[in-house]
Amino acid sequence: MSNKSVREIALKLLNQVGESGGFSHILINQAINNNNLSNQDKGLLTEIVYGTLQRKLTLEYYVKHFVNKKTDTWVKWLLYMSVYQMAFLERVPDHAVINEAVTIAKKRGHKGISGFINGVLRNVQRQGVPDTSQIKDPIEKISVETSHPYWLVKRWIDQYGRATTKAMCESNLETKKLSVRVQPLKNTVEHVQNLLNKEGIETKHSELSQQGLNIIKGNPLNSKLFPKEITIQDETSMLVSEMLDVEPGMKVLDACSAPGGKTTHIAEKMNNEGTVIAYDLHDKKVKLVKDKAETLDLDIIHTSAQDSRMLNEIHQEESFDRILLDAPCSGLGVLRSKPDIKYHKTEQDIYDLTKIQRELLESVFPLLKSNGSLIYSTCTVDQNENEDQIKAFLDDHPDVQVDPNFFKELPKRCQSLGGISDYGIQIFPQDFNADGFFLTRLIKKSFV
Ligand SMILES: C[S@@+](CC[C@H](N)C(=O)[O-])C[C@H]1O[C@@H](n2cnc3c(N)ncnc32)[C@H](O)[C@@H]1O
Repeated sequence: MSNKSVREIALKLLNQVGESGGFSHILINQAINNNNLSNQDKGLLTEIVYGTLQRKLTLEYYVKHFVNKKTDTWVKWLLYMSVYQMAFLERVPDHAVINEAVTIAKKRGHKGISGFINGVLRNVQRQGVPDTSQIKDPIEKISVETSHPYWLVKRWIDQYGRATTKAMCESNLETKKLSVRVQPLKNTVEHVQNLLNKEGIETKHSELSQQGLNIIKGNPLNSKLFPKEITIQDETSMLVSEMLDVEPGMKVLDACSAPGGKTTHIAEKMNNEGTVIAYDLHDKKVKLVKDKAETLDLDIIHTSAQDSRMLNEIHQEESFDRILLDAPCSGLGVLRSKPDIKYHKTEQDIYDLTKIQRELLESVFPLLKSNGSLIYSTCTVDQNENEDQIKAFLDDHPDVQVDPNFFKELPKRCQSLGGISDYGIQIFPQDFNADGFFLTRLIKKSFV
């Protein structure tokens, strides 16, 4: 298939996800599967769609400089994706981008539209994209240069300062590094590393999980070991189950478990001995956990669809050795792989989520045994959902505290990170070139 068709598919996808707020990674995967693309075309499609979405606000700023009238939505996206290629993809020549944009415009619109596209893109080629160093407001400057909405940049600067925010926004534009988790009951990590190496997949040990391997080269999805012996999981996400400190034979609750990445990690760490009870809201979600457990041959995981805010109706107080509350959150730590989140989340969403997180904490903490511990984690970077959430919970529960051993047991490289506070650790995407995560471990006060 030629690149021209790839760009037409890219435009169709951008028109869909850019406007509707659908899940871009799902639609892109579907497009890749449905269109029988070569590996090269798959790469180009992914690069254009993710790159254009990632840089939407920057591209909007650039295009506004050349266009001062309202255009159809598809024309706007065609300009964004073309300017993206001209400004950010060095290996694609400008003239090829312009010719293809004009051809697509002719097919989709009338002659006037293709002339308009041609004129705008030729101007971009001649003049270059506008200089952002003129922008006076420092919040707007970061917002435009890194394509994060103004409110979010402002919120992050208020919470973490300008330097951390700028680094985080820049880091969110980088390509996500892949990591895999080895099923350790089937193979040692070293053995898997060798096997992957033989398949041309180069890896490096993770600093955050004994079972983790970071991919340096190659695609683990093409490995014979996937999905039964390795699982795709972000490195920082693996740290959560590591820090839960489980042992074989324990009774563990995973209150918000779908799609099951951490549930299965927990069962692996328990040597597949004991009980892991895994809940999520709907049957469809719970099935993902069940399927993952079956794929990895872990039979101590028991799944069921439940609202974990009501678990006191099912379980008695003090029935679990360990509890994982990997709470629903705004997802602002995973913007590299899900760029659409940054354009669609609102401060109201964050406020609503903090209420649900608190209800979940209130519901599950009493189910913890007196000598047990609970991990609260989110894949977001937001103080209200993270540090403030924990502070408020501790303020209202004088018998609960953050486990002081949690900080000592963190991997060495985490211990010097700027995100450590009295309430847990905020890992920023720039810390490990991975997802942003918050985690903390709570215990009952008498059991220090
Ligand atoms: C961050 S995700 C969990 C990811 C999962 N722990 C993993 O590692 O694969 C949060 C999950 O919480 C679930 N959820 C939201 N509200 C819930 C509730 N009241 N009870 C149970 N699960 C809930 C969502 O459906 C979502 O699957």
